[in-house]
Amino acid sequence: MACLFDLDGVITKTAVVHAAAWKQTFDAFLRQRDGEDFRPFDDSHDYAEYVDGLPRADGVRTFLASRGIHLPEGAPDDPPDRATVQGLGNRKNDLLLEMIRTGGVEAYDGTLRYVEAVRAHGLRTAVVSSSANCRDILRSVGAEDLFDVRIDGVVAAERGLPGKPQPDTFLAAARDLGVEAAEAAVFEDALAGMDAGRSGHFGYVVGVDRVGQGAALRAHGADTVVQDLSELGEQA
Ligand SMILES: O=P(O)(O)OC[C@H]1O[C@@H](O)[C@H](O)[C@@H](O)[C@@H]1O
Repeated sequence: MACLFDLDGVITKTAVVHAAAWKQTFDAFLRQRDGEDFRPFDDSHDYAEYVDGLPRADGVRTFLASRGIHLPEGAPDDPPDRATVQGLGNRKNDLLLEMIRTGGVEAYDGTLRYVEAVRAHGLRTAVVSSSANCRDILRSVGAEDLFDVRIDGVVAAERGLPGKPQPDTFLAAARDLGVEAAEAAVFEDALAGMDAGRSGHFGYVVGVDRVGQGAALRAHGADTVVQDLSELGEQA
């Protein structure tokens, strides 16, 4: 048995920071494009449907496509003011890092205690995140050593793995831990993560609801929904 944990919104309180950085990025882009009566990015609905859990560039493409906008891909080193997929992604990352620098990062105590408990029971653990900032964020809360395996945005790019909602990053983590998907539980707060858990046929999918979207998590395949992992106690 093994446990596979998403990072942002499950281990650390960073989902809201991502959402805020995305909102600033998309609103600036849409205002420039459509003028003052632009339709703003909705940091709950648009974020949950089109951005949450996806790798950075996929988030840009998927949200813009929902508005019928298709930008050129651009280059990874595009400046943050360039209207390309990569340029917008870079703008968002600059904002995210600035927000993290000024606001810091906090972990969810309930998750850290749960991970420690399952490890004490002999289960192996992995962090599976689309974020290229995963390692730095985990390190900043001193939680790097709680995970035997890390499949994040950097590792996925190196290995050519498609990101969530595809199941490949979770499957790679299970493989690296030496277990079948059916022997692994997924802990996720994003709808895209639920989809990955379902299509990867994982043994159990726990939806972590921090923002009142329990029904949507269930509709996307959660076997159970909790608001915090402390609710699971020692059930592992
Ligand atoms: O831009 P990063 O740090 O590589 O993160 C990519 C994505 O990582 C996911 O964990 C977040 O849910 C998304 O909001 C974020 O866009």
